[in-house]
Amino acid sequence: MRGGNWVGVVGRRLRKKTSYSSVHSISSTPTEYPNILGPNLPDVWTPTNQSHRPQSSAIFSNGNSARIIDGKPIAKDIKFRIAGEIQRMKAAIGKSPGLAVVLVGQRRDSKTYINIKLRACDEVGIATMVEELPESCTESELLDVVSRFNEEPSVHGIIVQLPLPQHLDEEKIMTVVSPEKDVDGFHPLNMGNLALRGRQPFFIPCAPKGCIELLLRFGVQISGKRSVVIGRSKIVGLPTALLLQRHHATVSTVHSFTKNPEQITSQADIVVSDVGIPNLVQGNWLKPGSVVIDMGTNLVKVSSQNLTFPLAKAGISCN
Ligand SMILES: NC(=O)C1=CN([C@@H]2O[C@H](COP(=O)(O)OP(=O)(O)OC[C@H]3O[C@@H](n4cnc5c(N)ncnc54)[C@H](OP(=O)(O)O)[C@@H]3O)[C@@H](O)[C@H]2O)C=CC1
Ligand SMILES: Nc1nc(=O)c2c([nH]1)NC[C@@H]1CN(c3ccc(C(=O)N[C@@H](CCC(=O)O)C(=O)O)cc3)C=[N+]21
Repeated sequence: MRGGNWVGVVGRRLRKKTSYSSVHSISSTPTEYPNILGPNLPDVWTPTNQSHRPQSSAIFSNGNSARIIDGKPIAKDIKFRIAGEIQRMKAAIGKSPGLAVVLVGQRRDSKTYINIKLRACDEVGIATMVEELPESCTESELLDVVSRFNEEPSVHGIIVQLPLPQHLDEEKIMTVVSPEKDVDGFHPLNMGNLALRGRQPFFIPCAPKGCIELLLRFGVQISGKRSVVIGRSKIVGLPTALLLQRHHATVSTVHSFTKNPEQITSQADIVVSDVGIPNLVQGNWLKPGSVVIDMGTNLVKVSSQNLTFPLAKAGISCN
């Protein structure tokens, strides 16, 4: 079982068992949804139709309740829309997008993440290629591969899988990926443009973009709300905070040097946990009615019937 990407609206005690609609269909009119956040990032957002928000409820052992958004139907809908756009592109100009992934070394987790991306590309019709380099490769060998993909017209997006081995300068390599092909959004030009009002990055890091998309589709008002992002990495924490700010939230960032994080999070309307520590955020860190998104995943060992097996567990405990 895998956890993470958990979203909930934390409520007070459950009065009686309540059922929430979980109706969602990929055949519903796509134009009813806000645009998938891209370069056309809206500065002002209009709530979507309530009936399209897939929800279920959870009751915790202490009697607290939360409404839970299942992101999977939303992901399905987004893939459905992208597949349709790619089909139209093929029909109109005879071309389809291509993604190149560069993997240095043999990390099992990196291979798993890459396989998830390749499978998603297959599903929607994006061509993929993977360039594998040995752990011992030199910086100039890696830069050559990236430069070749920068020049290759059939490659429209480049991912250099992180983390890289220690002897390679990650920041330098990020700046060599062409900003127009930087689908991770890690190039300083893209990250900088995300941070600057009125500017538009070519790409926004995907997990933060997905987080905002979930909030928008769930009808959560962001503008003017107090939000706390736990974590500040370039992959998730920092771009999430920047995106929330672009949507006019008042944003605080909690990191490993933050004192009294529970006090800060307990004032927030929206809490996004971008840290891979299980159960870091406890129920008493959250104000009733707050919206919580957990993007963290981590492998933990769980004993059950004398078996121990790895489980990806979310970083938020509501007990
Ligand atoms: N759902 C998705 O699509 C994605 C999920 N993830 C997941 O998100 C999690 C974080 O990943 P990533 O950002 O790459 O990890 P990093 O290790 O790069 O960053 C972790 C962040 O958490 C902060 N942090 C660490 N300990 C604490 C603490 N006790 N209290 C508050 N803040 C703390 C760190 O602070 P400091 O800066 O001070 O060190 C840092 O900013 C992981 O579980 C990862 O698997 C990542 C990418 C995509
Ligand atoms: N260049 C680069 N870009 C990255 O975006 C990048 C990276 N390097 N290195 C590693 C981190 C980590 N990361 C995660 C992605 C998904 C989940 C995740 O939780 N995915 C869900 C959904 C999986 C699915 O869609 O099937 C799950 O596993 O349940 C976690 C972590 C990305 N990273």
